[in-house]
Amino acid sequence: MSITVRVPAKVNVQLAVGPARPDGFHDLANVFLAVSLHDEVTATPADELRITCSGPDAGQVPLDRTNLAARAAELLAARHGIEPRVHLHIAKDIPVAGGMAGGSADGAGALLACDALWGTGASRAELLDICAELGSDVPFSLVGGAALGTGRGERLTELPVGGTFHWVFAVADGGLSTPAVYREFDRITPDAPAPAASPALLDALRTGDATALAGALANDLQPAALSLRPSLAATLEAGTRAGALAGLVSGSGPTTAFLVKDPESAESVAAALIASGTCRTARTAVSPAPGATVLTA
Ligand SMILES: C[C@](O)(CO)[C@H](O)COP(=O)(O)OP(=O)(O)OC[C@H]1O[C@@H](n2ccc(N)nc2=O)[C@H](O)[C@@H]1O
Ligand SMILES: Nc1ncnc2c1ncn2[C@@H]1O[C@H](COP(=O)(O)OP(=O)(O)OP(=O)(O)O)[C@@H](O)[C@H]1O
Repeated sequence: MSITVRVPAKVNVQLAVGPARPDGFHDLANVFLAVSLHDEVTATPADELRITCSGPDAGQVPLDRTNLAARAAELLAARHGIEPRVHLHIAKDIPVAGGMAGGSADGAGALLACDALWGTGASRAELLDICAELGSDVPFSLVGGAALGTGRGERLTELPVGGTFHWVFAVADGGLSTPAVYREFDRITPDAPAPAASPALLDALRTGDATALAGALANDLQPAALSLRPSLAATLEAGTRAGALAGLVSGSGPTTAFLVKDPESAESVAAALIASGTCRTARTAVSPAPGATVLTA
């Protein structure tokens, strides 16, 4: 028997970042939105923990115990006093090291798949607790939809979304290291104020108003990502010139996200981005998308 779980990528429609804390993390007001690019994690009984991965970027994914899917299986097994005897296959469609929480998605997916396969019956609270141990973005991969993340982003309050938003994601060549982007933020932002969610942005989400959301998109990590990867400015310009309502760096980058008004605009902006030569490829998606979901039982 196998269990397959489908997990969405995310875009941060607001990422407000405070100063570095004593533990090295940053307090955030992190408004997550799940988007319809997905990884699928399939758990199958095996003699020992094994990870495989397929998809165009599979070569960049670690297959050892550092993979967040492996860590999720180990943490769940340890809590329940069992051995993590499972083969986890990741069908990867989320850009790797792209600021779209691909590794986090696989962690949340593996956790849900192993819980179903092993019948561990972990409560939602226990699953969220393990997710937070795996990484700051992982709880949101489990929950999906839209949510405000506070603390280091792991403490979630679900948010209402009043419509469908259309996106284009420009995938860059190569990744950016999340810790390096936060370090660059610290270097160029010596007096970061305490982070707070924007009421205008939360209103735009609640009413499903794409134009209002476009005006409120904000990512405090964008100057740091641009400083480390100046070529992203040309991608942002190409997307907005092609008719996007607005563009921003997704999380720690280097993927750039463009909010567009409808599916037709998504297709034309994606084509223009590819033609501009300022990105490796462009993908269209909608939001919100559901969180980690078991597909087969
Ligand atoms: C940029 C975002 O993707 C926005 O959602 C997240 O803040 C990053 O979340 P993540 O990849 O799950 O990050 P973690 O695995 O928890 O932490 C990786 C590293 O990112 C930095 N980090 C992460 C989250 C946070 N609130 N402050 C940080 O400074 C730290 O250097 C940390 O060592
Ligand atoms: N299952 C996984 N899939 C992809 N990368 C993984 C995975 N597990 C661990 N990693 C490691 O994590 C690094 C970051 O990959 P990931 O795709 O999660 O980045 P990201 O989307 O920028 O993350 P975030 O948006 O949460 O900061 C990779 O370079 C890789 O070494």
